[in-house]
Amino acid sequence: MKLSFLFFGNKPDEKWVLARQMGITKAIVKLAPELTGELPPWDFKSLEKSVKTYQENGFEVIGFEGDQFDMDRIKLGLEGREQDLEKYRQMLLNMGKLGIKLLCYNFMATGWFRTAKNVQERAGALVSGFSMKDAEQLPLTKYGHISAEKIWKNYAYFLEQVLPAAEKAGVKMALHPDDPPVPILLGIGRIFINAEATRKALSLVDSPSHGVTFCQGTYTTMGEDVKQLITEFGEQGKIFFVHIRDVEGNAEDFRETFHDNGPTDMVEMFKAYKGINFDGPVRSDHVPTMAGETNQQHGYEMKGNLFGIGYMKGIMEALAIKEN
Ligand SMILES: O=C(O)C(=O)C[C@H](O)[C@H](O)CO
Repeated sequence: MKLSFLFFGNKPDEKWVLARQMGITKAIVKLAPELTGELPPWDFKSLEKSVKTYQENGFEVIGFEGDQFDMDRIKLGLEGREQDLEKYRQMLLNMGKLGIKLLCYNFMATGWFRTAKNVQERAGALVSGFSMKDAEQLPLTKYGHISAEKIWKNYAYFLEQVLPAAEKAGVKMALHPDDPPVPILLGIGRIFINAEATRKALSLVDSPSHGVTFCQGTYTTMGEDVKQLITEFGEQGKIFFVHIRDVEGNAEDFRETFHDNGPTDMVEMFKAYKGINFDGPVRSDHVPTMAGETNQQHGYEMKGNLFGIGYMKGIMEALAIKEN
């Protein structure tokens, strides 16, 4: 397994130092313009500059995660999507040129979404939560109602348009499921809400560049048999990236937990990754905000990561899972 860390933007800060101090050298990055103040990575120079900054600070950029520029027109099938798809293909080719082989993407029009950001976990640590009842009280987005059928069509078109470029660039595109996995949110259909939908996505195109981000927490929220899915997708060689976190509850009503304080038997999950000889990147996903932290970037404060990553490293060592 490759232990990695998700960085937002391209400016070195304390998180970069702490990641290195934990022994992490593989960076997954989000380089959207609102984070960097620069052009998105469809611009080669801008990407090259960011990669160099990471190198100078001891990191190899091995992947991207999240929307690197506004993806609404692509996801919602709006006027202008052809220009955006062209930029997306350019971004893939740039990644290939710089040896960045992983792209964790999602097809959530409303992004990963929570109705609460300060739910109490152990000893007052703060986690995020979701309640469908609360979400139903919220206004629609400016796009109004859009059906899940329409999103499926847009997704199929997206794959057809970008996968050839991903193959050419040698980039693995790893689909992140919808978090929360509910069929509709703020009036817009959500499609990757259970394992069946992931199977359908995988069946749309047969390509070595088409696979999944196995976001354990989201599959747990779905109520799926997570261990069985690791084996099923893993044996097909379709797990390109793994996210580790845990949740209490179900898709309509849940809250996050510390890595060691949820219903999942993490040791069993790591045994399953070992069983499929998973040697790709893994990262600690959302973590609780701990004492002394601001909760400004909920899920991504640092003390919870120090705990979560240490916890993951301990399991890996106990199971003799090699870091590569
Ligand atoms: O919602 C989840 O489970 C995620 O891991 C989503 C990530 O937080 C998102 O990609 C970060 O930009």
